Amino acid sequence: MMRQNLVRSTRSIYLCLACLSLALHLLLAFFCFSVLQTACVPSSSSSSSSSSSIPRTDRRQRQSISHSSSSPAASSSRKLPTIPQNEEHHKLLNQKEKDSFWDATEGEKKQIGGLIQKVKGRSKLEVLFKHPLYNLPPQVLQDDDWLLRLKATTEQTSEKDSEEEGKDDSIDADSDWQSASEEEGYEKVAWTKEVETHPPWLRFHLGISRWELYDRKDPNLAQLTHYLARQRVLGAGEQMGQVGITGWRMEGKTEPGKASTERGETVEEVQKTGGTQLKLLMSFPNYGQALLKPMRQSRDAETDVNLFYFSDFERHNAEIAAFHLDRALGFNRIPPVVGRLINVTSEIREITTDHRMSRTFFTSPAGNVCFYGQCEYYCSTEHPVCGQPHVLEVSLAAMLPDLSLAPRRSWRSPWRRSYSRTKLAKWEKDSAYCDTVKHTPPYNHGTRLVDLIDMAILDFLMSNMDRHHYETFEKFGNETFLLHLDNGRAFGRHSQDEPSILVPLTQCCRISRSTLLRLRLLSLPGFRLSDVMRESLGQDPLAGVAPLLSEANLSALDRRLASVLQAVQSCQEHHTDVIYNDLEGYDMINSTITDIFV
Ligand SMILES: Nc1ncnc2c1ncn2[C@@H]1O[C@H](COP(=O)(O)OP(=O)(O)OP(=O)(O)O)[C@@H](O)[C@H]1O
Ligand SMILES: [Mn+2]
Repeated sequence: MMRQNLVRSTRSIYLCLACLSLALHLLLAFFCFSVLQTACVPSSSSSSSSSSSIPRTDRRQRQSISHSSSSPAASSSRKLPTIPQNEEHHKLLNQKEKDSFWDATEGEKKQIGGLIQKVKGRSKLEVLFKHPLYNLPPQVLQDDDWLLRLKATTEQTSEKDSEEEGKDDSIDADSDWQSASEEEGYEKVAWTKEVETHPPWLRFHLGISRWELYDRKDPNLAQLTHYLARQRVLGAGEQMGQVGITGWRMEGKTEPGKASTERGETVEEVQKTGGTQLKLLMSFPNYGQALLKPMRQSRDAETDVNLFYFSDFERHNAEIAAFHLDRALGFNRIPPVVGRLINVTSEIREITTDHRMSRTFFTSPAGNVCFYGQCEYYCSTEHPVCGQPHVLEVSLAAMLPDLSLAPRRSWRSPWRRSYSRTKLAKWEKDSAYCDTVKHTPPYNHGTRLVDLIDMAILDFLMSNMDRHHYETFEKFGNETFLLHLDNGRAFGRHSQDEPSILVPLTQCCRISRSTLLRLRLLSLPGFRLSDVMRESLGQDPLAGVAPLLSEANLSALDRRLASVLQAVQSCQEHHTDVIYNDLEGYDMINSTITDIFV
């Protein structure tokens, strides 16, 4: 009996001990788990702080530069006050992210959201744009270094002080703009001289200077792309008065399916009325306008190898990507372009007053709404532009100021192609061709030659063979930047490079120092052009539909960038005056750059 009792009590003791140990184990496990979790938190924050340490150093450098540089800009009354020089770039980025976000459907938002996370994690683009090479102190601008400026209307002049008196070269912009389309039922505008009341397109126009088309740090840029991407479409048509005036056709240019007229030694410029391929002029509230190019082929479609460059389709994504590339290269010479999904029925067909165009609408056998418009190439039933069934991807380029306000000069490129199937251009036959160009005005003075070479580099990177002309603003004479308009035929081929586009560089062996340094920067793994471009294009509303450039096109950019740097290097091996030093006097920049590139 006693023994039985003893066994029972021993058992219950064992049981108690087992329970106790179990409880202790559970407690231990719980404790470990919570310790592990708290250990994770600081580790992640420390990693993020370490990654942010790079931008922090950069920001310090940038601020010191912008401090020294902001005064001339601030002292100029022409500079729009909405452009603080030391504005945090990420504010602009956030704004742009919001812009792209606006346009997206729920599914797309998730996708874009993911992208934004990535961008916030470590943005190569942001770090690039903080680099001193992208924040060179701006040139001191005089009154006539601005393309346009507002003059108060008569009422405003009497109300305001007389400070505007004596500035007789001002353009009476308000009255010009108001008379342009008043009778078409545009919204009543209430602009004053105060910049805050100006629509984004007007601020863009007022920000154009002798040396660049826009200031990359101007928050208005994001507002402009947002405006073009979101505003109600009020009008759509092919009647592009101002586009026609500066559009050119080359005699002997081969039309698809037709025999070329290869007569005449000289390339003749002929005015045309509306461009060679389908494009529309879209109008928005408050007089804003944009040049629309429609999507005609899938993003990855490569140009047929048997097509001549002048027979190639124009691509909407090429226009968008060219804007981003030009900006990433630090040129700022392409008007802002944004992607948009439009409804061909409600946003073109039903609102257009262009009867010739509206007669070209039809419903395809697949039930999609299509049209082909009126133009020289690819405007026929065989080459329709179609919605799905109504929705169409397009690019919208901000329009430059009207030619009546800001006339432009069109220049033949000395390295233009022959636009013939059989003839070679002069530069193709004469390897010393650049010697002639170098001694011919305007290429014998100032930055014109290196600016042209910048354009050739841009074109080589995106494989654009269609740069027959370039334009400048008449007002600035020869001392000004070159407009890189019309990039629709870029990015046609990713598997091949076209060395002939780079001939201005290889024949002249000349490049500006700032361009070369930025190209070198973009070839470093920490920046890498393809990564910067992928990120930059991710800000476009259409990135939510599909990436604007295929991976193959993005890696072609890196490959071609390496070729450009290689070409410069072989120039340096054979010549002494390859680099045009446009950074003279930028002492601070020079010391920072030497640190990076020794
Ligand atoms: N953003 C813009 N704002 C104002 N005008 C523009 C803009 N973009 C282009 N243009 C003008 O429109 C003309 C025609 O546009 P674009 O060159 O894109 O058409 P295209 O059909 O390719 O013409 P081309 O066959 O001459 O190359 C250009 O030469 C230029 O003068
Ligand atoms: Mn063109």
